[in-house]
Amino acid sequence: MIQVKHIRKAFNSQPAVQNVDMNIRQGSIYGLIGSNGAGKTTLIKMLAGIYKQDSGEMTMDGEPVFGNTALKDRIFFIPDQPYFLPQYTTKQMAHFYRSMYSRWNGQRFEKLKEVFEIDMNKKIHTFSKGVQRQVAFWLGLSTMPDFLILDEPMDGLDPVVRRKVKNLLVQDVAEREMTILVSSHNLREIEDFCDHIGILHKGQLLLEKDIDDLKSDIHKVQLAYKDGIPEGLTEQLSVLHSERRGSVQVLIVRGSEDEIVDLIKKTSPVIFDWLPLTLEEIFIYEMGDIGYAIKNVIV
Ligand SMILES: Nc1ncnc2c1ncn2[C@@H]1O[C@H](COP(=O)(O)OP(=O)(O)OP(=O)(O)O)[C@@H](O)[C@H]1O
Repeated sequence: MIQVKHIRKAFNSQPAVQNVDMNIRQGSIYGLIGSNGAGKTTLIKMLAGIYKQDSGEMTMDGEPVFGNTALKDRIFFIPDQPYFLPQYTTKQMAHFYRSMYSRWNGQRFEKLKEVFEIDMNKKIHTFSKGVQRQVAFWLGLSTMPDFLILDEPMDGLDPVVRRKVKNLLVQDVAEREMTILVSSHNLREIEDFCDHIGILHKGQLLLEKDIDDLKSDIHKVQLAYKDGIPEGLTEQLSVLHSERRGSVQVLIVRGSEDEIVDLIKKTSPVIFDWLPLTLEEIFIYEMGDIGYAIKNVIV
């Protein structure tokens, strides 16, 4: 469990992160979304034990993070630009991590070699950015972390590798309840594998949501009637947004799926379709005015 209470960090008296509270359950994948300069890296570096907060509390399984060597053994951090010792090969880095992390798992390292198909005897700096990032995942997952902290992890990875990496991460979460905090400036990039999303804007957490709750409570339907939409229907439904597309009315509606279906079916529409709703749309409609204001943050 990761708990963050009223965290603040400023640089030259300018707050980069302020009043942030977060609760991340064990075995959860938490996506931290924010535009450039929102404070994601600053927050993440505090969680990785690199920066000390100016005020507030930050704990993992009840233990304070900063300066906690025992806890560091259970955390692996992949920054936006992964760091490797100069001139080192993957094999040499593996030796280095084996001496640093008490839970280093040589068998896992060997197994992941088949997944990544990277020559472990080549110097890492000679690899492309995307391959270097894969090396970071390979090494990181071999340390068997309880907490994996990722800053913009999908940058530079092609779609096939992204899928591969996401599968590996989800597998560790399912099998050993690893907790992941992942930052991105792009909601779409990480929405398919996160279970919670937090939106950071100008150093503050605007909202924190459980994705399943969000998806079960907000829906998109398209309807058409012979003689136009029946009077009173939109008042009975909790409509967040309504738009006409030719003869069809598209509604974004809040509420339980069963109740919405019952209500609409009673009005005998000639067209009634349930449309997929992206997380981006949910955030925009759910948050109303704020949603529109921060549209550029979440697309
Ligand atoms: N070492 C530093 N010294 C001074 N200011 C800093 C430092 N690190 C970050 N900042 C400032 O703190 C604010 C938040 O930056 P941060 O890097 O945490 O944002 P971010 O959300 O990770 O952005 P990006 O998506 O561009 O990486 C910015 O205004 C930035 O200029």
